[in-house]
Amino acid sequence: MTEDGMTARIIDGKAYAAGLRGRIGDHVARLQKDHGLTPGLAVVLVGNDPASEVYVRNKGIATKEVGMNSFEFKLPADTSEEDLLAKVRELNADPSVHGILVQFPVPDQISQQKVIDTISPDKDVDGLHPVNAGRLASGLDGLVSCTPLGCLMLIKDVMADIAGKNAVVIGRSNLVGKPVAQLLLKENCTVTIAHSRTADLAKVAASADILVAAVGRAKMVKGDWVKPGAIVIDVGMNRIPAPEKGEGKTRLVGDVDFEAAKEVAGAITPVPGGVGPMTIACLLHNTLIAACRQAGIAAPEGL
Ligand SMILES: Nc1nc2c(c(=O)[nH]1)N[C@@H](CN(C=O)c1ccc(C(=O)N[C@@H](CCC(=O)O)C(=O)O)cc1)CN2
Ligand SMILES: [Mg+2]
Repeated sequence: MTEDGMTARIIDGKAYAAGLRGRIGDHVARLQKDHGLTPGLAVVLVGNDPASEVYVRNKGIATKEVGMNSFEFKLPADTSEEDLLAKVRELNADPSVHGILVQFPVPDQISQQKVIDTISPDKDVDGLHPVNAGRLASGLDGLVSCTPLGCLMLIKDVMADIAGKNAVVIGRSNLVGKPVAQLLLKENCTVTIAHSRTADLAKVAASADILVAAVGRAKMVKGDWVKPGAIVIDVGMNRIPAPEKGEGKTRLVGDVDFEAAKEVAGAITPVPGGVGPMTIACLLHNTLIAACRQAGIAAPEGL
């Protein structure tokens, strides 16, 4: 609850992402004017998963909107691992490509980890390569994965200085949980990483000034798991049946019971419209940073 006893501030990730894309667009225009450099992002989609097709299309549109070059590659669902890795190596060597992203999930015959390992760490705008994970853990400049970076930006928009706060991250994936925890540690939070084997998870969660839920289980975090006034960041994107919308229809919910938690939290992200839109904006952010570094130009800070 906010100080005046009202329900939580609803953190508008869609609006924040739009503002961030605007600032990125300004930097891209300046890069072109001052250095003749146009950042380029290559996105590779294997197969025709409908959700992935939408995300890839949206990435292409957003990339062009900020003035970057977008290179899209659609490979058939039966593409071999070696052929995909060969495509990645070709993009690693292409100087007009500053960022590379292979859309996940990839078909079963392809190892996601091998794909991640093959992308040049300097072009790894998803921030998933072990070198970038290591750089983050070591406090070195690297590329930070997009969803965690988006979470941190939203948290810092609510509270600029979070040093000394108790942060609890529920979930320990390489994609979200671990990098979010590292980012919060870098901001001098006291960080707990909780997970499915954590004893008395509800009590641990209720100790958090900042609670990040990234478990992938619909509405798992209940209202009484939230400390009054806490910042709650919901990374979950779970499709559940929605018979009220018609037979066979679904709706998207997070890992947090939003209706209950918003009565207790100080600020909370909705699903949809919270963390999700930040992912693509942060991808553009990372492509801009990667392009500057590859060209030996000072990368913008604190966008
Ligand atoms: N290589 C990657 N693959 C995937 C990633 C990723 O970051 N890198 N993330 C997801 C998919 N994704 C981007 O690729 C993505 C997912 C969701 C959203 C988003 O804006 N969600 C909306 C709701 C959308 C809906 O209604 O279905 C929201 O939360 O408001 C953006 C990007 C998996 N693959
Ligand atoms: Mg969201």
